[in-house]
Amino acid sequence: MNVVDEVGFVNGSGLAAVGGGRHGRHGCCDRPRLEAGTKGFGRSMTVRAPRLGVRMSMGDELIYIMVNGMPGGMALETAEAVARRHTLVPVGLTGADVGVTSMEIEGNSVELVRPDERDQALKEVKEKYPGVVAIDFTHPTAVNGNVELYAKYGIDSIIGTTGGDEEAMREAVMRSSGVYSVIAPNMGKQIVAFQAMMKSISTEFPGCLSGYTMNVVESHQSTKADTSGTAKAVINSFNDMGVDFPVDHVEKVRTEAEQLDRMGVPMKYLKGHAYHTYTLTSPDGTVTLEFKHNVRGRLVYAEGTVDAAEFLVEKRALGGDQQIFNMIDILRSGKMQ
Ligand SMILES: NC(=O)C1=CN([C@@H]2O[C@H](COP(=O)(O)OP(=O)(O)OC[C@H]3O[C@@H](n4cnc5c(N)ncnc54)[C@H](OP(=O)(O)O)[C@@H]3O)[C@@H](O)[C@H]2O)C=CC1
Ligand SMILES: O=C(O)C1=N[C@H](C(=O)O)C[C@H](O)C1
Repeated sequence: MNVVDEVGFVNGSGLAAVGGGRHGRHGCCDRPRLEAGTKGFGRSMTVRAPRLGVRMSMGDELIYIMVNGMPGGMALETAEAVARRHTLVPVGLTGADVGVTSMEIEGNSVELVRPDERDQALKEVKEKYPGVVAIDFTHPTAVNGNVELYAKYGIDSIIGTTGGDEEAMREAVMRSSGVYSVIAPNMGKQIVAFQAMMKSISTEFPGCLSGYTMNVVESHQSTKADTSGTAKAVINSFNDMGVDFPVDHVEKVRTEAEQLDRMGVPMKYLKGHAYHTYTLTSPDGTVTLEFKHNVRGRLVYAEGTVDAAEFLVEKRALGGDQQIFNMIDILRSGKMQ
């Protein structure tokens, strides 16, 4: 269902991307242009005011969701999931060097806003889309600044971007009372369950792997800037079980040849995969434990992210004191599909 069309936002604005393409590491083409008579968001695009009370809601009703980080892989996949399930806000934050000005998502046009205009754009999004939830799949260098602005304008957020300063994000959210956020390195239900399992073992049996050595190998698309945030979270649990493993000992596989030949990643998923193997060995070498979680593509994270947005809207409506959640909270709530 094209929910944006149904409400009339995009059609109402008359926004239509024409031509264009990507440049830089996203591939190169002409910049898209807006059709004559349309105006850009954050400058003077006309976006019809939402019908208050119609879309902002809990349960089965639709939520306004802004997706930031397009044309990156995670933001694109998530925007598609949002368009299938809720109302995609026709504006999203992008990087400074991105060569497109808008994206078509399931028939909806989304205007991309660069960092120098993000402050004004977020202010306007908050005014025009009450109850909006922002989803962030951007870059480790961008996410903390974005979180500061979400908090400044009272925008609730789902932060999937890894590699930022999580403590600073938490502080930014906590400074604004009444602002809620989910911050988590992994939104995939089954991977979150694995994380929860490891955390729970570490709590119930602290020191159970005392003296064991560990080897961690993770493979992601070559553009990934940081070490897997999921691996870092799982390693914390192993360390609580008595393993002494510094996060900077994680082996990162980022070259496609090695991903194909050594890791067994199918060609189709070289641009989007997350393979993790943790191997633990007893002090005398007689016992080996191996844990593996391999994800191809990004659908599982995108759907989990939308589950998180629904969870957050419910929490906000209840108005509780807890402002920051992780995906284990959402898994526990039963809200993950
Ligand atoms: N929590 C989870 O479940 C998951 C988290 N992730 C995390 O999400 C993040 C994004 O992943 P992925 O999509 O693969 O990465 P990509 O590099 O494909 O996409 C990131 C996008 O963000 C853009 N960007 C850069 N700076 C800004 C900015 N200031 N504001 C808005 N956008 C910006 C980039 O533009 P440009 O290319 O020009 O730099 C790019 O288009 C990573 O941190 C990754 O680890 C990924 C998968 C699952
Ligand atoms: O960049 C990715 O792709 C992923 N990032 C997250 C992480 O760093 O843990 C989640 C998953 O590994 C995919």
